Amino acid sequence: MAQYTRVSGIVGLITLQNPPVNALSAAVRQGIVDTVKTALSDPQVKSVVICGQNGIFCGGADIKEFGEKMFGPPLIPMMHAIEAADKPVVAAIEGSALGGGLELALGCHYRIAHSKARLGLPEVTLGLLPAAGGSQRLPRLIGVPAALDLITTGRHVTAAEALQLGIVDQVTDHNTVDAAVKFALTVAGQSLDARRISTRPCPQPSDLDALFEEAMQKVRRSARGAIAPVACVQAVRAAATLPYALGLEREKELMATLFTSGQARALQYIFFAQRAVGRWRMPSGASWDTSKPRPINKAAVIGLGTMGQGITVALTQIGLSVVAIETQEKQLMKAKQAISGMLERGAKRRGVAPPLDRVSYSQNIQAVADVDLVIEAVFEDMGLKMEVFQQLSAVCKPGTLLCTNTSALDMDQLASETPNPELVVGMHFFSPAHVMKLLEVVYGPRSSPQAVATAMQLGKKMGKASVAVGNCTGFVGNRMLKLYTEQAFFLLEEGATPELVDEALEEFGFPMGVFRMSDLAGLDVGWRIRKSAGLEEPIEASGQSVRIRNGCRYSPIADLICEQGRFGQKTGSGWYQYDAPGGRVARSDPWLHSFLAKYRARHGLVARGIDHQEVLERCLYAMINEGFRILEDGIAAGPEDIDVIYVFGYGWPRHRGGPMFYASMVGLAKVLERLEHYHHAHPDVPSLQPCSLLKRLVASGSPPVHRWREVIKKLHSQL
Ligand SMILES: CC(C)(COP(=O)(O)OP(=O)(O)OC[C@H]1O[C@@H](n2cnc3c(N)ncnc32)[C@H](O)[C@@H]1OP(=O)(O)O)[C@@H](O)C(=O)NCCC(=O)NCCSC(=O)C[C@@H](O)CCCCCCCCCCCCC(=O)O
Repeated sequence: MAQYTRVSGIVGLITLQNPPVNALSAAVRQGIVDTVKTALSDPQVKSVVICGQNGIFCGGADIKEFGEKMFGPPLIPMMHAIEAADKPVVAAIEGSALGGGLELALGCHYRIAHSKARLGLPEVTLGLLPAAGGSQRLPRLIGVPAALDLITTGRHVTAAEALQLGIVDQVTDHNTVDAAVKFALTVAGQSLDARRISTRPCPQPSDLDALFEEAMQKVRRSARGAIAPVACVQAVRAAATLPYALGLEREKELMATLFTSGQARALQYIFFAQRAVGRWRMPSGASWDTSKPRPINKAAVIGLGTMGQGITVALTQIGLSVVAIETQEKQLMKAKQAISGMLERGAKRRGVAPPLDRVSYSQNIQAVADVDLVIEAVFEDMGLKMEVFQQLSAVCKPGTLLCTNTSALDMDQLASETPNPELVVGMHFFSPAHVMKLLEVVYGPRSSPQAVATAMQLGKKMGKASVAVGNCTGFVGNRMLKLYTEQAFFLLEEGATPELVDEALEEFGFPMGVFRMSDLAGLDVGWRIRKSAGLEEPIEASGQSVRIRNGCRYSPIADLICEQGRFGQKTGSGWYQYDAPGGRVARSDPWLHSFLAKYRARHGLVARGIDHQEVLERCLYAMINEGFRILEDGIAAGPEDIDVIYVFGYGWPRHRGGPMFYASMVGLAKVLERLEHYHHAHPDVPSLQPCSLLKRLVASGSPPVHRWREVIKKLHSQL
């Protein structure tokens, strides 16, 4: 829908009307076509302004239409009709002009933006390219290097940057539509020849081939296996080397390939999943729309290790006053320096003053007496955390929310240490906490909806994809990760090397394979957790093999590596070797290979050939199977929650949509069949035994991922 009015006597004003973001649905496209025709045929009208209602210009093509048969006028002829108009057309950009929204503005002769507006061509993040002429017009307007940057990254630019780049002609702090109408009056009757971007030659950089080669290498490096960034480079190359009409043909051709690709489906699924997880619901029925968050003005962080430092920075950067507590004086000084440095660097990037005075430091827990929320981030030790929670209960004012940043421990046990367990939730941050985009908000049976709502809102304010999940060991992310890692250890026992496993996973699209990742994170972290869970203790004395724990297969390989003092990068060796402690470049390690050979010999294991497919199936399907168990247990409300956790917190390649979406793409029947196959081969590995939800989904015809909730609901109602 688009509304047409006449303002200031001679300006036709077209207002896009499609809340919430004025996406270019079929009705909006039809509305634009009709109102442009009206404006151009009205002899009283000398110029035209296009704007969007409710303070947003346009969020682009309507992504919801992509999965269906498309109706309505196509975008390209619509943009050409605007560009070819003999009356000046001015885009009045407030809020956002993204994707097709910016392409619409590029079809106009002039662009006026509000100073707070954001502009961009984020199609690449949806597995697409700007295919309404954007890949051909933008390089003609701002040059090839800048257009390549914007189109291949999809990043949004501020109005100030857009002005500097030449995307917009004017920036205003005042009413954008008024400014655009005023501007439209001044340009009425002027020649438009130079204003039609498609008729301009594309500026030619000096070494075109080298520039595109470098751009191609860059996208291939940063988006392993993603096809859209590559197509974006090819489209911009067409703009630089072909006449506009032929470039447009190339754009269309490339888009046709992307449009129906699995990667585009995956990326668009994740776009909507990221939004869907904000609409959380607890098993009690309490939900985002019925639970009001509490206002938080002052927060405290207890424990200033790496995690506590990052959390302090994240809270301070959203404008809270933060009391940072660390009992060890030396660590407190070190943390203060690190936090100040992070705040200063962050402020410099954003061109603002560092909010150093919003953080106060103390060694005394009494300093948290007047805060609204505490995040405990001490060492991952239940005894220590229980002690802190007891102290907090004695010190904090009534109603203070108590959050624990545990990555796996039972938050409900901690809640039991307080007189008000309803005020306790888990806030599982990922390191570095001020950078990583994921937050698991963990609720126990006694957590109040208000406590969950408050933690979820805080996560959103910190710019994090926040997912509400139930309480269990490892919650969602680490519970699934455990089984992925376990399979990797088993594969080493059976004949694989860390290099082979990592290669397979990196080829799949993970930024790092499981072994490289564990070297980076430090092997001692998992070792400590296994020790505290009693798993690491050898029980050979009782006659039971060290390769069996609780009656199931167990691999002590990682424990044995740790016993050698090999904790990964920090000690200079782990699954790989490094030049020195703290080294970053992983090299294949002959010691490790010889250790594996001796280990296999000692346990009578015969190494066999293992290929990439087996690595992927064993590691990923074991993890996916656990994902189904998590859904079955009601720990996650839907597959979107699991997928968002994996994409934003665990490096799952975004263009594969998350583990549960991936399973649906592979085919649930195939996942089931492979799990049955591997479980048959390894009956002592329960994680390979297909869970009943997976079987039930297959039995009900493998519905698409957005329909799984119906099957889960039925399953729960029968339990
Ligand atoms: C705009 C935002 C920045 C706003 O953010 P905010 O935080 O305020 O709000 P939310 O993000 O929560 O969003 C609110 C609400 O709106 C929904 N929504 C947002 N954007 C869209 C959209 N573009 N379409 C539909 N719905 C949208 C969002 O989902 C929320 O609702 P929900 O119910 O989920 O809570 C922010 O929203 C944002 O960043 N939006 C996305 C911006 C974007 O990526 N735009 C690009 C879209 S793609 C595009 O524009 C493509 C064009 O270049 C060209 C298209 C040409 C198509 C031609 C097709 C030819 C195909 C040929 C193939 C032939 C094949 C064959 O042979 O058959």
